[in-house]
Amino acid sequence: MGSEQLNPLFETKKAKGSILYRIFAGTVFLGICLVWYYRVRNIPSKEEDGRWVWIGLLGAELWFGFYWLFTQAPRWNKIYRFTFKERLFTRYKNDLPGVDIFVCTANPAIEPPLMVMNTVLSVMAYDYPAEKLSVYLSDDGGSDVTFYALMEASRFARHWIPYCKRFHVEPRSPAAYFALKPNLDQTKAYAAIKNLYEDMENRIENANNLGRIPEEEQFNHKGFSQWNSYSSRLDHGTILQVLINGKAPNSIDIDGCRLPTLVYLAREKRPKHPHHFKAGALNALIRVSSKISNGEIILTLDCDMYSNNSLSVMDALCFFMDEEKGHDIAFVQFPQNFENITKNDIYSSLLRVIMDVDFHGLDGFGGPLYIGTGCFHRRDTLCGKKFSKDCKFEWTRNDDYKIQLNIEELEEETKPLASCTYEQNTKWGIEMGLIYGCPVEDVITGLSIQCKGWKSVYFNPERNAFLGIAPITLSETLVQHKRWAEGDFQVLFSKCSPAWYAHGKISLGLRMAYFVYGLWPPNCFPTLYYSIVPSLCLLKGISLFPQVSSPWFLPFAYVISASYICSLAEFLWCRGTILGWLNDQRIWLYKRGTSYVFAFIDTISKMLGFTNSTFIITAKAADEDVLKRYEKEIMEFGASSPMFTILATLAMLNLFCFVGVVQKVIMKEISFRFFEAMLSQIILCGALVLINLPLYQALFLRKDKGKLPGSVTVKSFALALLACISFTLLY
Ligand SMILES: O=c1ccn([C@@H]2O[C@H](COP(=O)(O)OP(=O)(O)O[C@H]3O[C@H](CO)[C@@H](O)[C@H](O)[C@H]3O)[C@@H](O)[C@H]2O)c(=O)[nH]1
Ligand SMILES: [Mn+2]
Repeated sequence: MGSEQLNPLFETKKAKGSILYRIFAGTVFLGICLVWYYRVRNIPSKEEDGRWVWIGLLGAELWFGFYWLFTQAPRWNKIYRFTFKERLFTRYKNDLPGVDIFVCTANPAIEPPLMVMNTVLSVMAYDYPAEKLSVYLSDDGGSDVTFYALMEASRFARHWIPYCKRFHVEPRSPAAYFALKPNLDQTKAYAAIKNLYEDMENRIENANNLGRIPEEEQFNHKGFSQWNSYSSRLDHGTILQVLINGKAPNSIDIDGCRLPTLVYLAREKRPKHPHHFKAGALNALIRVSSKISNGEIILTLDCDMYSNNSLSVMDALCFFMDEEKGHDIAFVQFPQNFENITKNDIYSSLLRVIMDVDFHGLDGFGGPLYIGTGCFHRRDTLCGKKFSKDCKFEWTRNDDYKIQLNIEELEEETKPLASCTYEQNTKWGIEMGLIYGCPVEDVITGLSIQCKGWKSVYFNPERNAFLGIAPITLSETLVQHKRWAEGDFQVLFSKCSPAWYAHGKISLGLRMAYFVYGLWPPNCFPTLYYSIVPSLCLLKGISLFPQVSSPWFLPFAYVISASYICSLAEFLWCRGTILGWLNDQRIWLYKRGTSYVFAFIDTISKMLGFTNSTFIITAKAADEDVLKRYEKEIMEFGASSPMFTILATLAMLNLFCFVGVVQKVIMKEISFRFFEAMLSQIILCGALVLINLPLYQALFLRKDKGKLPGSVTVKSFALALLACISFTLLY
C-alpha cells in the first residue's frame, strides 16, 4: 500500500470545447426568441385567413423552444470517467467485496433459454474471485425448460470457465465467442469446448422446441419436483434451487478451481397478487440473495445482455472503492449496446446521442439515470439507505454463518422471502428496493436513490461492457418506446417528481434532464401539428412563415439549420453515419406520431383509473425472413396496426399536399410571389415526403411479407384524402 493509497482509483475529465458550444447555444436561443417575437407580433387579425392556425403554430414553437432549453442541460457540463484497475487489484486483492449478479428473464418463447444461458455463462466467467461471485437467474416465466437449461449451463460452466481463463477468452458468452471464429479455432482445446457447447445447445433447443424435459433428467434432479404443484406461469409456489453452492468444497471446475454460486429462482405468483413485473422480480432476488451470498455489490442485467468484457466488475469497483470519492456513489451505469445493430441502425436503437452525449452531461450534474441493465449498485442504497456524510462502507463483512447451513435447509429457510405475500405491509416497492407502479421501474428507482443524497456514475469504456439484442421490427421499436415514454412521463407526476420533490435534492441540471425524457409524450402534439397543418395550408395558399426576402426569414432559417447541423455533427461525432442520422430523424418522427401519442393517452387513462400498467416484453428472437430484411436494412411493417395507420396517413397527407403544389408549379398556376411566400412550407412538406420514402415503398412497391398490408394502404389513402378535402372546403 504505502504511497499507492494516495492514487485515486478513477479520474474524471471535463469535455473540451464546452465554451464554444455555450456561445453557439446562446446564438440559437437568440434566434428562437426572434421567432417567438415574430409569431406574436404578426398574429393575423380576426378578419384575416389563418388566425387560429397561426396561434397553433405559436403554441408549437413556444413548446419546441422551451423543450430545446431543457435539452441544453445535458450538453452543458459533460464529463468522462477513467478507471485504474491495476491499482484496485494491487490494493484490494484479498479484500474484494462480494458481487451478486441478477439476470431477469420472463418468457422462454420470446427470450430463448439458450440466449439466457449465454448471458449467465458470460457473467459466471468474469475475472473475479469465484468465491465472491454469485449469479442469480430470476425466471418470471416459471419455466422448467429454463430451469433445465440452467442446469445444463451449470455443467458446461465447469469446462467453460477454466477455458476462458486459460485462453483469456473475450467475450465470454460462448455463442458470441464461437461466432467470432477466434485464432484458436484450430486447436484441440477449441474443438473440444465447441463440441461440448454444441451438445448443450442441442439439448436445450430440443427441450425448448418440445416444451418438455428429457425424462431421465427429471428423475436425476430433485429440482424438477418443485414443478409438481405448478399450475401455470401466473400461479405457482416459489421455486428456488441452488445449482452451484460456491461455498461447498466439491463445487469446482475441471481444473479444480472454485466455481461461482449459481441460483435459480421463480418467485411465487398467484393470480390475486400483483407481481409488479421486473421490479417485483428484482426485489425478490434482493431478499433471497441476502440469505445466500449477500454480496455488497449487485449487478442487474436483462437476460439478453451478455458481458462483453471480463473486467467490468473491476471497473465498477474502482468507483465504489475509491477512498476519496467513492463514498457517495450509489450506482455505476454502463451504456446499453447491442450486438445486432446494422451499419445505419434503421430503428435507431443505439440512441447514440443519448448514450454518448446526454449521459455524460448528466454525469456532470450528479449522475445518469438508472436504465435497468448493465448497472452496478451498492446493496444498501438499492435497499433504500439514505446518504449521510459519515456513511462508511465496510468491505469485509463476516458472513461465515451461511456456510454452516446445509443447502437444503438454506433453500427452505429462504423460500418465504420470495412469496407473494411477503411484501404486504412492508416498505418494499415504496421505499425499499425497486419502486413499483411505473413502467420504467429503473428510472424512478434511480431518481429516488439520487434524491436520498447519492450520486451515480456513467462509465462508457472503449470496449463495450455489455451487448444485448435490439428490436428488429418497427412495431417492436414503437411499442418499446411507448413503454419508456409512458414511464418517463409518469415519473414527472410520481412521488419523487423532478418537478417538485427533487427540488433541493438533486441539481437543477439533472432535474432538467429528467424533463427531457419525461416530456417525450406531450412532444407528440406540437410535432403532429407541425407535420400536418403547414402542409394542409399549402393547399389553400395560407402562408405561415416569413417570405424568403424578408429579414424575419433569417431567424427561422438560422434556428432550423443550426439545430439540424449541430444534431448531424453530434451524431457523426458519436460514430454514426449520415444515413444513420436520417434513420434517426425518421424514427423520432414516427415515435412522436405513435408511441408518444399512445403513451400520453394511456397515462391519462391510468391516472383516471381506467387502465393498469402492463409490461410488454420485447422479443429477442425472430423469423429467418424478418431477420434477413433487417440485415438488409429494410423497414419491417408486416401486420396492420393502428400505429401504422397513423404513420401511413401522415405520409399520404404530405404526399398529397406536395404533389398538389408541384402540379400547380408545373402548370404555372402560381405566381413567383406566391412561391416565395410558400417556400418554407414547400420545403417542410418536401422534407416530410423525403423522410417517408421507405414508407411509400412499403405501401405501394414492396411485395415481401414486411410491406404494409393493403388494408392500411386503403385506410390511410381514404383518411388523408378526407383530411385534405375537408380542410380545403371548411377552412
Ligand atoms: O414481468 C417481467 C417483465 C420483464 N422482465 C425482464 O425485464 C427485462 C427487460 O425487458 P425487455 O422486454 O427486454 O424490455 P426493454 O425495453 O428492452 O428493457 C429496458 O427497459 C426496461 C424498463 O422499461 C428495463 O427494465 C430494462 O432493464 C431495459 O433494458 C428482460 O430481461 C425481461 O425478462 C421480467 O423479469 N419480468
Ligand atoms: Mn431488452
